[in-house]
Amino acid sequence: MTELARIPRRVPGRTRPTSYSVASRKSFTSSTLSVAQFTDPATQATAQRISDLIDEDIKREAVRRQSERRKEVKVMLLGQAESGKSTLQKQFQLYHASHTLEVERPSWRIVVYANLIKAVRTILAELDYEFSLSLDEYPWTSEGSAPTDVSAQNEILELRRNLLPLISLEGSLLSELSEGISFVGHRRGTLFPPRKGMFTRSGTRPVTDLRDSTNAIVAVNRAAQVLGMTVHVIEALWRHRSVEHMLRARKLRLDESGLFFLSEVRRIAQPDYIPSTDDMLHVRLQTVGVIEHSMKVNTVGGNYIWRIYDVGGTRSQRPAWCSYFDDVNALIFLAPISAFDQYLEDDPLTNRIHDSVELLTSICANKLLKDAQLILLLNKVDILRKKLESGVQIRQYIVSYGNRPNNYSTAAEYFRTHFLAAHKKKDTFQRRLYVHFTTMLDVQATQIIIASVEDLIMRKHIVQTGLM
Ligand SMILES: Nc1nc2c(ncn2[C@@H]2O[C@H](COP(=O)(O)OP(=O)(O)OP(=O)(O)O)[C@@H](O)[C@H]2O)c(=O)[nH]1
Ligand SMILES: [Mg+2]
Repeated sequence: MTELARIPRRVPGRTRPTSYSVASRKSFTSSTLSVAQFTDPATQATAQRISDLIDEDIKREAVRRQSERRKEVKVMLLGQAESGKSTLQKQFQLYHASHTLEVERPSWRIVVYANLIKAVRTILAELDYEFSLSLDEYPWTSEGSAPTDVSAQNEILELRRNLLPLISLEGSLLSELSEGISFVGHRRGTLFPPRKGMFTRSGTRPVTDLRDSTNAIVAVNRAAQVLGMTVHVIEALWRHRSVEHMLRARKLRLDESGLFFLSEVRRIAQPDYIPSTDDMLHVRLQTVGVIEHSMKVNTVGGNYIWRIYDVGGTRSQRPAWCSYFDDVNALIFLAPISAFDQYLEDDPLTNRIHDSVELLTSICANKLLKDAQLILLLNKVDILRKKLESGVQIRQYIVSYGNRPNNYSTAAEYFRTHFLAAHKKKDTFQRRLYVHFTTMLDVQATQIIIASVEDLIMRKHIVQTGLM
């Protein structure tokens, strides 16, 4: 079975009540139990009573459903893979249900360890490639000669030998994260397939499922132990002149999460390590499927249940999104504008900005979503700033950028205009598109944006439901 085939068409527990639906009532009265078809007055009276009871039930059900809808807000987080949807979901959780994040904290260790080991493995693989280049092939730079001499190679060989016990644990951590089934190796992320209990109303957190798994506990404890023994080796690798050269001169880029965890390895390797909020926001765990997270939101007009849908963003998963488009109040679309020099993992010819624009326009044109509010978050602003400061030229990747200055303010305005223009062209429902620049790892700034976005969504929701 393919991954997509396993994605439920609808969220269990979210289907409309069917016992006395209008559709079933119609068929009931017209064919089975039309009161007029009984000639005996006593039977007719009984049939009339039953029919009246059904009518009352239908009315009650409609009122119940309407008041439920008044108190429910459905929000979808959309965007390409690695745009920051799950990170935003955690920020929502932090804002409204920080106690649940507290409970989850220890469970995130497994992902932190897996991300860290993957970063180490990636560095070693890149060094392999580096050392395999002949002198003619080596990209000589103004930085001077490459430290790929025999002594550097021998030092790396020794570090690698010492790191093997740690690297060999990656498989068992990943297997626990994917429940040992259908794990698909992925270059950039840890793959997380849908599992039982993910689609719950209570907003069950996937990693917390692992709390009671003996195998997961064993794998995490083993990783913690080996990490404690190898932390100095990781640091030596990270500081090694060949690695330093590779990152600087060849501008090799590791995952953002990998870089962060490598720089924090000493803290992470402590025996009593518990992930900090920052760590939980930095982890990379690829979502597969659609995950519903529910939280109570106390806002203008009382208490509401917010149902936030976090989706997997790879191309192959996008067709599954539309099963969830019914009754959506708002869409929060994330576009990582730092990705102007990157291409899709599952389509290496498509620039990631181009993909984001196309995806947004197809969502704007979707009739099922015509009543949904649209919010666009131009995300990963921190990385965009760093890239521009280090001299990466936008026009090399996006020709239409032309000769504009390669600085942050010009680039940010260019991307904003670009997305707004695409929306204006395709949104036949003439909705307003609300735009914010975000760095999803910045808690304080993101919480301010969440408050403003919520206010916007709630105001429209109250107006809409007031008219119902
Ligand atoms: N530096 C930086 N990193 C970010 C930002 N937003 C998200 N990230 C990181 O980017 C990586 C991917 O973020 P996710 O939230 O997992 O992305 P996603 O959209 O859920 O991806 P899929 O589940 O594959 O669709 C994670 O390691 C995040 O910590 C940001 O604004 N700045
Ligand atoms: Mg995700």
